[in-house]
Amino acid sequence: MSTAPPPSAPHPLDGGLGEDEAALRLRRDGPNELPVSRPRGLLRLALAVASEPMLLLLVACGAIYMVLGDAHEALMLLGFVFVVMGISFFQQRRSERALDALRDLSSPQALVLRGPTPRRIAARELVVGDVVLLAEGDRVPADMDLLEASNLAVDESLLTGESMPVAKEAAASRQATDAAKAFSGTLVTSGTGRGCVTATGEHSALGRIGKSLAGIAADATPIQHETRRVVKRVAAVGLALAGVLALAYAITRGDWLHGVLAGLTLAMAVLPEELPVVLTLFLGLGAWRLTREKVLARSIPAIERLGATTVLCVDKTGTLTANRMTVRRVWSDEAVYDRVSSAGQVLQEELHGVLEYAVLASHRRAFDPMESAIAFAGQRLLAGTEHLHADWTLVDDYPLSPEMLAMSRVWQSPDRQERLIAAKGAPEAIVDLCHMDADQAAIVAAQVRAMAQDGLRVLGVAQATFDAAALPALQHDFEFRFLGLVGLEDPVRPDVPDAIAECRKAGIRVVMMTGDHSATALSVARQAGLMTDAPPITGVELAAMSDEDLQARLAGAHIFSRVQPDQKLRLVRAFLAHGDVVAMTGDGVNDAPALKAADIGVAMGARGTEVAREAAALVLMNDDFASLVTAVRYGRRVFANLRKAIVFVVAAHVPIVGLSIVPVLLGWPMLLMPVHILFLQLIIDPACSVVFEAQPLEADAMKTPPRRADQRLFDAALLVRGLWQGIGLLALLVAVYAGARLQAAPDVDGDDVARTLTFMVLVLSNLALIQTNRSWARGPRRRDRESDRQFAWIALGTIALLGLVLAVPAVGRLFSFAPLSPALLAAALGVSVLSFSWFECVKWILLRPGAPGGPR
Ligand SMILES: Nc1ncnc2c1ncn2[C@@H]1O[C@H](COP(=O)(O)OP(=O)(O)OP(=O)(O)O)[C@@H](O)[C@H]1O
Ligand SMILES: [Cu+]
Repeated sequence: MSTAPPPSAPHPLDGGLGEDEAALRLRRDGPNELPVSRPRGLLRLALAVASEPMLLLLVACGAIYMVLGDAHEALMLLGFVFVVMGISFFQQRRSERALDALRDLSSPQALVLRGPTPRRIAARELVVGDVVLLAEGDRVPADMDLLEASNLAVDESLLTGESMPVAKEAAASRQATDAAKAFSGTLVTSGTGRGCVTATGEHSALGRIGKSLAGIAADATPIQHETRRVVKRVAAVGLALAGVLALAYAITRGDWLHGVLAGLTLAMAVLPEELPVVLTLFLGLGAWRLTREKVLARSIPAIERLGATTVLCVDKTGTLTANRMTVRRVWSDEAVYDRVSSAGQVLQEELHGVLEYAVLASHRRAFDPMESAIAFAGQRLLAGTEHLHADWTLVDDYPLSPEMLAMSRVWQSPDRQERLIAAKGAPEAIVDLCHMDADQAAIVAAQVRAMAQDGLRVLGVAQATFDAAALPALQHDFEFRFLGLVGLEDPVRPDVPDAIAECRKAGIRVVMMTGDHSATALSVARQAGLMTDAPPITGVELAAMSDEDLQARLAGAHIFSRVQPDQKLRLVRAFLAHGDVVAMTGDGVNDAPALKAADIGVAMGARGTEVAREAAALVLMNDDFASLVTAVRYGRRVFANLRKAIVFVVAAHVPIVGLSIVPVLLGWPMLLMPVHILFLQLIIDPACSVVFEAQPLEADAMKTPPRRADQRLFDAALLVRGLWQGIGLLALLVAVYAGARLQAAPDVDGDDVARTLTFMVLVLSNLALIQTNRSWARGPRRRDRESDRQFAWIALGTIALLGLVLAVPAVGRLFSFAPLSPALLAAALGVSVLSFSWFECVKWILLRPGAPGGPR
């Protein structure tokens, strides 16, 4: 493939390509993406399947049957090999599909001009010649020549290794230098720009060096590590037991082949085959369920940590509030205008200048809702006056920075010599720029407090003129004159108070971290239902605190105001050091480090920057705080259901392991053969875990505090619960087997009848075991359509399979079964009901307050 760039397009100055032309080019040049290497071929899958221990055990058993001359059994086991492979394949495909879907949802976007208004499209659809808008926090989606750049700086470390942002400017001529180009994959750290795409996909600078951006991580989660450890240990113990059993059999009965077979059967019974499967399935399906709630999980480990969240750090604008700003009040020391109380009146003459300069200090094509609101108010309240200046040209601008919360724009009017500078920003910053005396500053501060207490976000507005040719480097070097204040209203989202109340009941602390003024923060906090007993801690106070002081203040603090992004990082670290599990929302470029540091970084899908989304583990696709609480609920549910499934797995294994050992010890004929264990282990049990996955959260689960961060998935409580249920069932089954053998006529197939009866009870009890463990709560189980239906299907399927084995003699022979009389069938049913009562008893006993293995 040639690396020469495709024929370059003329640079359209605006408008960009038409849709038809773009579609044509997309077909010609291919999508704007790098080929991903996915070594997931059949070979790999086959290898993965072939190395599964269950398969090896199967093959070994098959070989022994061959040697024994039982071709039927050998063939049947071979059949099961395909079942195992089929299940593996199906599982892998299912989880990969889920991951692919998540990848698609989190793929990068680009703001492109194809027609009069910018449109957001998937970056993979970009073509050469497209005109793309860039803003702070974007990943540059393709190589492009810059047509326009304003304070644009780009982090090119991905390409060059150089971590300092590089300043960019618009191309002066067609021969663009690197300073007038933006490269695919680099990061816009500040400013805005407009570029014309020159190369996409493999032709881009990024494509040529063959790097690709990290996608969704499918890393193993801590729980998966824990599970692997447990499975390994159990398998080791199982193998040792199997060896001992084989030896015992061989020595006591002098039959080596059957001894090894008994050992292998036990190994199969012990192997917790379904655990890893259950885990992958639960986490993967958990992520999938979350997407239906408009929450995208970019990292699977986040799903399991969500339920343990103890502290939720939220920003204010757009998370707690709707980010729908309107100008509510305009103030100068001569007049006040209030949108509500002055409704219907015209804006007083004294306030015209304030609004005029607020508009001049905003971008013409505003991205920021605050600036849109100011522009809108200007259009409405200044219409027909001489204060709107469509004919002025922008000379330069000074952006907002963490050190100076104000921005200025420098304008040239066609009929004036000197340039006019408009500034707006945090009132403190504007007062500072205006070099006010103390009395004046106090008057302004009092007014700011009054407006902020009404929940308004307050901006100061100032004006300056400038004659000299060269503009100064700092905003401070202008002679600013204070004009007045603008108060913006941003309503609290209607569902936020309920969501926060739910967090409180669930023992989760909600902490607000905002760049806004303390009084505004406090007022919004009150409306949202946050704890407001302690005064906010400001960024300035924070900077003066040592880490120890901070730890001491942390417990009582719920609002942090005027904090800078790096202070958010410090706060997150402080909570983590305190032992909290921290979820944090953020949307700006500067939030990325804190989002990464938090246990669960949360970005907004629509409002957040690309960078924030990349750094986050969760993306709220509808920007809705309430769905974050939903996500926490799902996190708790996944963990709770995993524990239920594990208890079931433990309880289901005890009887099959026991029934593999007991007959050998007592000198009885072997009860369970490999085929019986496979029937349970490979078909019934995995299907059953699907039911647990779909269980709804217990009614009171969001009214109890989060689980401890260090709580293990497998703990003594689970073991106790599972063992009690399992041992009871085992005792019952041994009694059934012994009784049936005693009862049966000592002739031909008395053993087979006993085996049939015992197996039937075992299978039915497995169903009872599920029904019991579906809910561990006091009182009747919550009805839930989805899991009820699934349980019904699986119970029907199981009973049908059982019926097949019992009723069709050819199949029955493979299981060494004999037909059961109606009386015995009824007896089997009766005993199964008995085992169900036992499971329920265990559940009630464990519900006692303080009992080990209680619901949590
Ligand atoms: N476009 C702007 N023009 C002027 N001043 C601004 C602008 N954007 C922000 N500011 C000032 O900077 C302050 C901090 O803004 P910033 O956007 O950093 O807050 P934030 O941390 O995102 O707040 P929140 O927690 O409410 O989302 C604002 O209170 C405001 O005074
Ligand atoms: Cu006027």
